[in-house]
Amino acid sequence: MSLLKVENVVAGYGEAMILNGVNLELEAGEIGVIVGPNGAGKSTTLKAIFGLLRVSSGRVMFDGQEITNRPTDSLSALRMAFVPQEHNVFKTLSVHENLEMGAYVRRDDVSGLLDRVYDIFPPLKDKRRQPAGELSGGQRQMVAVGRALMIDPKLILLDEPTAGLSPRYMSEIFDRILVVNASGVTVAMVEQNAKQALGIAHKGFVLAGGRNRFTDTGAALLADPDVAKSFLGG
Ligand SMILES: Nc1ncnc2c1ncn2[C@@H]1O[C@H](COP(=O)(O)OP(=O)(O)OP(=O)(O)O)[C@@H](O)[C@H]1O
Repeated sequence: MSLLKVENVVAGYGEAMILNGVNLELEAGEIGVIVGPNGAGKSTTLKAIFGLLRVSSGRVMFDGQEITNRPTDSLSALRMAFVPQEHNVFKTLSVHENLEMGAYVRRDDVSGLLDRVYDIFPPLKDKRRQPAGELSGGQRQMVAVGRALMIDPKLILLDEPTAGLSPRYMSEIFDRILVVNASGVTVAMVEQNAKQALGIAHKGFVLAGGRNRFTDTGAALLADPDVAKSFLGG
């Protein structure tokens, strides 16, 4: 049984439909990457899954139940986490306080989860007393992902985690995402850095015009000349 299944989702802002029948499917333990041109509906797809946008038809299944148009806080309780592209840390709070805030839906002891986050992102341990706003862009992204891990998610949705980062930090974030995945978290990620992202993807979804254009393994999409020509810069 798949962990996440998006079936023919149609959704948009007001009257304007942006998604015109999007399909995604991920098994537990996989990394799925959504790529495509600007305005294809990649971020909108994550928002539709996470209840931030009304789905007008189609459905979203997660971990054996239908979650279409469920409120976001109920999805956290089902262990789905979302890291938006921007404004994803509290800049004036320390790294440690940011991580503690991430656990707001949990009432039990979160020290094990904190240890796991510091193991995955060692630079955060050194900087845990520092305000998140003073960190580099790459380290701020680590805080944002770390904060999402504090609900112990089965699935984490990442919206362009490497946006605006230097190549060095980009590679580091992709490496860390592999470690997050290896710790048992399924990942669904939108990326502009399509080649690198498909390079770590079990499954890739190329969207254009709010529809799936190509769906395959990351490796197969990278090797497909039609995908390369139209969507990966040749
Ligand atoms: N809050 C909003 N209100 C109205 N339209 C929006 C809103 N957010 C996005 N859109 C529109 O929805 C379309 C798809 O946006 P989306 O952010 O999903 O694209 P994307 O594939 O993630 O591309 P990008 O890389 O440019 O973010 C765009 O035409 C965008 O202008």
